[in-house]
Amino acid sequence: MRHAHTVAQVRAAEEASPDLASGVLMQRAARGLAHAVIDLLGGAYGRRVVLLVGSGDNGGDALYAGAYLARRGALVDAWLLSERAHPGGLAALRAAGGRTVASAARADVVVDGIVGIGGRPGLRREAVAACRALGVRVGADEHARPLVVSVDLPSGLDADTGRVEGSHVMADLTVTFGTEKVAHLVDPAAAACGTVHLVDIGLDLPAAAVEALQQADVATLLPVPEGADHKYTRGVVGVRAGSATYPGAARLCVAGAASGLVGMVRFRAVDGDEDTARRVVAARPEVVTNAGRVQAWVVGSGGGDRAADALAEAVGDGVPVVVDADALAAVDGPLAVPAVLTPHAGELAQLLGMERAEVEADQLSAVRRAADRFGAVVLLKGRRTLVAEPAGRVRVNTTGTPWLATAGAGDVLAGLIGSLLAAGLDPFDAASVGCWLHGAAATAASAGGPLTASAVADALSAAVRRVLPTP
Ligand SMILES: NC(=O)C1=CN([C@@H]2O[C@H](COP(=O)(O)OP(=O)(O)OC[C@H]3O[C@@H](n4cnc5c(N)ncnc54)[C@H](OP(=O)(O)O)[C@@H]3O)[C@@H](O)[C@H]2O)[C@@H](O)CC1
Ligand SMILES: [K+]
Repeated sequence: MRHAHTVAQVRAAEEASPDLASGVLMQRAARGLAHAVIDLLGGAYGRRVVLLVGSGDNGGDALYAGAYLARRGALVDAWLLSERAHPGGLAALRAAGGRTVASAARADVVVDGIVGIGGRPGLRREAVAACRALGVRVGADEHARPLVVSVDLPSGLDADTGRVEGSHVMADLTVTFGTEKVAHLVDPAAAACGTVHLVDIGLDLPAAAVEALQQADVATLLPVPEGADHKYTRGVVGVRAGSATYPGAARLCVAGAASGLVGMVRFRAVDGDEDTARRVVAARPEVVTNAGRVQAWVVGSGGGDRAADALAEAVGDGVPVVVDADALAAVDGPLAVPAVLTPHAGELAQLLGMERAEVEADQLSAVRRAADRFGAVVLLKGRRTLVAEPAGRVRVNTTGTPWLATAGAGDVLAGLIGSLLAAGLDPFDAASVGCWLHGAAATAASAGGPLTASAVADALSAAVRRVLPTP
């Protein structure tokens, strides 16, 4: 599991550490930072390193790391952006042969120690000027020249929210300490961090504010059949998706549900269209279309306003429900059953009565607000899909590829989450495991190239297999 803590949690853990006062925490941080820079550059000797140094301990980390690199033969210049700079770090850099400069033009790597978790969002004028002089990106529209390594987090980001306010550094690599921060996992801030490398400095931390499942976590959570299981004990998922107008949505949602994680899939079109059902069975003969018990429903796209009736019928069965696409418009308050709502930013904006741009700018608070208001697990789709539950836990999904932004991918995801619910996972686990597997399947199927929703569905079983221990 990856964990992200808030600044207040990190500060409390630092205060409680016996190694804070002696400066040992900072030495661990600086050494980890220096090693990450050496790994990135493939060595230290002869490399040109420019440190951008602000007034706090973030700059101190950069200066101590610079001293370490200088001792290994790097040419290290520190550009001090404030009249104050960490005195111990500065002395160490000078003793190691590093210099202070008031301008710089060329670097193999720029180490961004302008500001860390003690900063306010945005960059000051002199920091922007220094970044521009070195070719460091401070927005999305410029081309970086040197590699940029940010200390703890790209300067100018807000550590705790995932929001972006004002200018900020765009990093290739972010080296953080003790634990990740919310900005490392949650978009749009996470998109500015590049690769995130965590250095353990020995902090004792409480439960995380935000977490991200890793393969080992998914392996533990996956429902695996045992000897005495039969198709009914493994769970039956019911799919209400597609219609005479949108038969494709039915096929894709069923394909997501029928990845082999449940014993059976029952299907009915949102509008009850028999022809859609015949086509689904023609494509997947294992799907049944007669009425019967299910352990979870998926009510999804197709059918427009008929989706409201389909949702009411599903809720009437008293089993957990995945509410996707057209069915989301029928949700105006908490449902009578455990539910997973799967909106994209536009749909979440409608659910909350906000603008889409507001949701995209502050994804974490929007998804938390929706989970609280609807008393349900809410999954906000995006590059970094967020899953929130009413009690406050949040997971971020880190699998997937930009090629996954394709029509029908959401239908596959809804079906997959429904199958995990029917197999017995609770809504929070079903939603977060579902989007992890969906992203992993997409990455494998894409192999760096174009992708269709059908290809994602076809790759699901193999994605599940890769997670399971080898028999
Ligand atoms: N404690 C420990 O043991 C460890 C700490 N660690 C490290 O310490 C870092 C936190 O250090 P910190 O608390 O000194 O805050 P930090 O982020 O360096 O700067 C705050 C100062 O910057 C200024 N400033 C504010 N906003 C600004 C802006 N937008 N743009 C520019 N400047 C701005 C403002 O000062 P001002 O200039 O306004 O007087 C403020 O006082 C943390 O991220 C990690 O790297 C690691 O070594 C692990 C062990
Ligand atoms: K920084």
